[in-house]
Amino acid sequence: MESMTFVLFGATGDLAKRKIFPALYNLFSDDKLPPVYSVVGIGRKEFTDVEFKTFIEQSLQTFSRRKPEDNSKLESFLRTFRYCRLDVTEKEGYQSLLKKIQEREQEFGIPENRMFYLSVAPEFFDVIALNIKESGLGATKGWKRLIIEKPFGHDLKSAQDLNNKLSQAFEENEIYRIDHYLGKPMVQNLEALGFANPVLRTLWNNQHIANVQITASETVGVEERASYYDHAGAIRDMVQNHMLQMLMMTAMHLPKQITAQDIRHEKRKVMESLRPLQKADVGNHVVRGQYGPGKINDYTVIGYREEPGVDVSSMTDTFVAARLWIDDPSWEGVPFYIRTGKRMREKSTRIVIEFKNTVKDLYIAQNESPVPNLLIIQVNPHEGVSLQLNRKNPLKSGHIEPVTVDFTSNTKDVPEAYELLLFDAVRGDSTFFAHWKEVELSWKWVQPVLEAFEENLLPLHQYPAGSDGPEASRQLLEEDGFQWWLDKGPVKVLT
Ligand SMILES: NC(=O)C1=CN([C@@H]2O[C@H](COP(=O)(O)OP(=O)(O)OC[C@H]3O[C@@H](n4cnc5c(N)ncnc54)[C@H](OP(=O)(O)O)[C@@H]3O)[C@@H](O)[C@H]2O)C=CC1
Ligand SMILES: O=C1O[C@H](COP(=O)(O)O)[C@@H](O)[C@H](O)[C@H]1O
Repeated sequence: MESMTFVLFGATGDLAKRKIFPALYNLFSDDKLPPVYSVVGIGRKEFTDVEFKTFIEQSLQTFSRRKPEDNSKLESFLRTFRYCRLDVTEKEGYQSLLKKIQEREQEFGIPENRMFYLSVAPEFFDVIALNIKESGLGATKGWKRLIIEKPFGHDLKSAQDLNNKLSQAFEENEIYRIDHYLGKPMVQNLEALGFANPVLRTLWNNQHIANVQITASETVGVEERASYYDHAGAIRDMVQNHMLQMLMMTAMHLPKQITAQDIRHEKRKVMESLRPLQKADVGNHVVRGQYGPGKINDYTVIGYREEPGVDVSSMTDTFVAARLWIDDPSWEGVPFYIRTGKRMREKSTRIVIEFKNTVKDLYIAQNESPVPNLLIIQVNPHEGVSLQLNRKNPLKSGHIEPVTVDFTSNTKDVPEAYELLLFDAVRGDSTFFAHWKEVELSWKWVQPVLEAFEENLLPLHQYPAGSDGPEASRQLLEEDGFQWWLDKGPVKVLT
C-alpha cells in the first residue's frame, strides 16, 4: 500500500465521529493502513491539534468496535493527525491547506498521493471539488481520489449536474461514491455466494426462482433528521441507492473475472435491463406509506407528522414497496420485490430468494403441502445465510414442515462497512463503490416514481408504527400469488 495523505472535510461532524475515525483506527489496529500516512481534518470549529485529537479519542471510546486501551498505540495512531480550520466556500483558505499538506509530505517523505473525503453536506460537494482543482491541491505527482458521501443528487437532473461538476476536477476512476450498503459484509458476500458456488449459480435464474424479495425495515423513525428526510423520503433515502444496489448485486450475471470493472459492467447491465415505469403506471407497481402512531417493543411512539421538524400535513413517504422486472432472458417472469420503511416491526435487512414450488401437490393424498424452498440472506443487524427446506417431523407423525438450515458462522468482531470501504479506497479498489452509470440509471428508474409521488397519483397509506407496513404492500405480492416471507418471525431452525 502506498503512503498517502488523507484529507477529511467535515472532520468535526457526526459521520466522522461515528464512522470514519473508528474505521481508521480499526484499520490501523489491523495493520491495514499504509506504513506512512498523514491525516488532515477540516472544519470550521476552533480546534487546536490537541483538541482535535481529544475529539477523535472520544469518538473511538464511544463508537469504535475496538476501544483504544493501549495508550502508546493510541498515541502512535493519533500522531499523524492535524487539524486545519477552513471554510470550504472560501477559496483563499485552500492555499494554507495545501501548504500544510506539503509540509507533512516532505517531513514524512510521502509522495503526493492524496485522498479527499467529503463528509460534509451535499451542497458543498461541487464547491470543494472545484476548489481542490483551482488551488492546486489536486495537481499531484502521485494519485488523487475523491470519496463522496450520499446523497448524490436529489433527482436525475441534479445528480447529472453534480456529476458534470465533479468531472471537471476528477476522472470517473478517481471518484469513490460511498453507498454504505455495498460495504456491508453480507452484501459483499453476495458475490461469493452467487459466483463461487456452482450449486447456487445453477439455480440462479427463472427456471428455478419464483421471486426475489429485498427488505430493509427499520424500527427507528426520522430521528433528528427531519430537515433532510422530509424532502427526501424513503424513495431517495433508501430506494434510489441502497435498495437498487442490493438488487444489482443479487441479479447480476457471472462476470468474466472478479474485477471492479467486470462487476460494475454486470451491475450496469442489470440497471439497463430494468423495465422503466411510466408515471401513470407507478400506482400499479409501487406502494407508498407513512407511519402513524403505534407501539414498538412495548414503547408507544408518535406518528411521522407529529415528529419535530416535520410538516403536519407532510406527504413524505417513510415506506416504499415496489415490484420490478428485469427484461433479461434469465429473469423473465421473475418479479423482484423491494420494501423499505421506518418505524416497522423489526430492524432487518434481508434478501429472500423464493424457489419455484414444483412439489406443492405431491403429498396431496396425505393432505400435506410442502412450502417453497427459500434462500435467506440476512444482511443486517446480523449476517447469515440459511436455507428453508421441508422435512418430515418424526415427533409429529411424519407431518411435513419447514425447517431452516443455518450456515451462519459465529464470526465475532466483523469489520464495519466503513472499514471495508475505506480499506478498498486506500488500495484503489473501486468494486464496492457506486459507478456514475449505476447512479444515473438508478435515478432514471426512480424519476417517474418521484414525479408520481409529487403529483399524488397514488395513495399515501398510513401504517401503524411497529407493523410490517401498509396492507397494500401485502396485496402487491398477493396479486402475483406470493407473500412476504418472514414477516411472522423466522421459521424453525434445524440444529
Ligand atoms: N451522519 C451520518 O450517519 C451519515 C451522514 N451521511 C452524509 O455525510 C455527510 C456529513 O454528514 P454529518 O457528519 O452527519 O453532518 P454534520 O452536520 O454532523 O457535519 C458537517 C461537517 O461539515 C463541516 N462544515 C459545515 N459547513 C462547513 C463549511 N462552510 N466549511 C467547512 N466545514 C464545514 C462541519 O464543520 P463545523 O461544524 O466545524 O463547521 C462538520 O464537520 C453528509 O453528506 C451526510 O448526508 C451519510 C450517511 C450517514
Ligand atoms: O443511508 C441510510 O441508512 C440508514 C440505515 O442503514 P443501516 O446500516 O442501519 O441499515 C437509514 O436509517 C438512513 O435513513 C439512511 O440515510
